[in-house]
Amino acid sequence: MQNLLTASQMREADAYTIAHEPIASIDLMERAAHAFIERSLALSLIKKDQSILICCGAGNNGGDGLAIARQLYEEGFSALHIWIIHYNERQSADFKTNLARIETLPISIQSFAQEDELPMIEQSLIIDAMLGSGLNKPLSGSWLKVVQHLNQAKKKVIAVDIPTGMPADGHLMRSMTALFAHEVISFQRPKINFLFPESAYFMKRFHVVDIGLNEDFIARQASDFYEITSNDARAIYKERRPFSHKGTYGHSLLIAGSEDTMGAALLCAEACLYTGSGLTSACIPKTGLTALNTRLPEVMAISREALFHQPLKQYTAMAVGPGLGKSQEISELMKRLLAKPAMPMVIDADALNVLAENQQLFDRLPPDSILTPHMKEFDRLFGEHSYWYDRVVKAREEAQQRKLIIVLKNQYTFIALPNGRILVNFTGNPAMASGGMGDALTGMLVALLAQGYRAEEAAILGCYLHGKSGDLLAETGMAVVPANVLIQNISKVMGNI
Ligand SMILES: NC(=O)C1=CN([C@@H]2O[C@H](COP(=O)(O)OP(=O)(O)OC[C@H]3O[C@@H](n4cnc5c(N)ncnc54)[C@H](O)[C@@H]3O)[C@@H](O)[C@H]2O)[C@@H](O)CC1
Ligand SMILES: Nc1ncnc2c1ncn2[C@@H]1O[C@H](COP(=O)(O)OP(=O)(O)O)[C@@H](O)[C@H]1O
Ligand SMILES: [K+]
Repeated sequence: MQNLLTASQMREADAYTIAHEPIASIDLMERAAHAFIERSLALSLIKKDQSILICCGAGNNGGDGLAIARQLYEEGFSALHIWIIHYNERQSADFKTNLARIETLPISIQSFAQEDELPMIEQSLIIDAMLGSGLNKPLSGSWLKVVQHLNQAKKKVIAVDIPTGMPADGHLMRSMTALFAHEVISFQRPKINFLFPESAYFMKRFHVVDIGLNEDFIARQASDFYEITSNDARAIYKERRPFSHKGTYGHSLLIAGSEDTMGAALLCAEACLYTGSGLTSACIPKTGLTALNTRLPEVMAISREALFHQPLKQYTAMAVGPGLGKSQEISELMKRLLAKPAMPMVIDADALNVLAENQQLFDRLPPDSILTPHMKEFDRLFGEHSYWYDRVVKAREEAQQRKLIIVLKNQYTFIALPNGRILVNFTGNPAMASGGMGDALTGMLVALLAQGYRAEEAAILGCYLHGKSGDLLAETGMAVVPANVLIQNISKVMGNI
């Protein structure tokens, strides 16, 4: 697990590294510039014969820009042009050093003061090194104008560390102006704001490069956000054991589907199967029986009427919600289920809506139950939110107070834990943005609970595997990954973990 830092913590990490390691601040900047170029080349974002405009401020982000320009020149890039935006009086020491280093080279440099008119942009690519994580207020005045001028040029932009004008943490508002970056190469850790959907107003993609800041110091910083890594998933995952049998891996009960949305129950059950539940039973409407038996012969069916006429304790874990629909009958069913719940639970979709309308049921959820709302379901449960940042903070509060695990789904899914931590899942991609994906996730989570993973482990591993399965399929060239295709891939992803 890697903690994510705020901009001010990152500055402290920078200062600590310089104070405690044999590296000077100017050399750290040199390393950052090198890492920026190395990654840009590896991703084919820049080419030697390309005309490149490097826009620099006069702080350390600008210093990075100058170091990048000089190193590109040394690499044989010949069509480089530099703008120095001199709107702020202060120049950082490392900016000054880099300016002195580049002034002797045959690279054209233009400086702009507040009142200077900005020329047309002829270059095909802009490297944005004007303002970085030092931003302390929204852009205004001349800064706003330069960014608008660059945006209007509609050139491809690669931002150094963060797009100029975009705050690294805190509220992201559409009304803020920043230089829109197609790619961002960020240092050491992603900025927290990259993870919220509102970041799409300011940037398309980000990449993170290691610049060798002191990781021990970073690890000691208190953080609200932790990135789930492949190592975390690997550490949690347990291989199937010798002599194990279906009884070893638990019995999942799914309560899902309605006449019109039986597909949700099928996807959930299929994902449960492929994630390794020893036995899977689906409580579905009678109308869905033929579909279930035809498509998933491994899964057992129970009618809604029979559910409470049998001992629920034969099941190890339960998922309720996918495709249930909204009706009085479903509300009643939820109330009965939660009368004396005795097993780990995943609550999704329509079951979340029942909770939203019957908030007293929250108190009956067993501790560590996993709730898997998407944004709209979340707001129905806990109130409207205008900003994702606030929504995530609310998820943390609710998870802590109610001792639940809240899996707030999105491109970066936020897993809020009862201990107040927010874990962020980085796997997954837009090819997965289609109906049924959440049903698949629910099936995966209940399967992991049934196999004896603790709820926190199930949430981490389930989200990781779900996204990873989608990522590997997207990497094969699939522009769209339907849920049922993703599901078929899960067991392979687990096998290769
Ligand atoms: N670990 C790190 O933190 C490292 C940081 N480096 C670079 O340093 C950058 C941060 O540098 P700085 O702290 O010098 O800050 P910036 O270069 O981002 O900003 C410089 C100046 O802009 C001013 N400013 C902030 N918001 C403004 C606004 N809205 N309008 C007008 N002026 C505004 C600030 O007062 C500051 O003087 C990072 O983004 C990164 O590029 C790298 O050199 C290497 C290591
Ligand atoms: N752009 C994306 N990147 C990564 N994951 C995505 C993306 N779009 C959707 N997903 C994942 O797909 C699932 C969608 O869940 P949900 O909206 O409940 O779907 P449904 O109700 O159709 O089953 C979530 O787990 C989400 O993280
Ligand atoms: K920048």
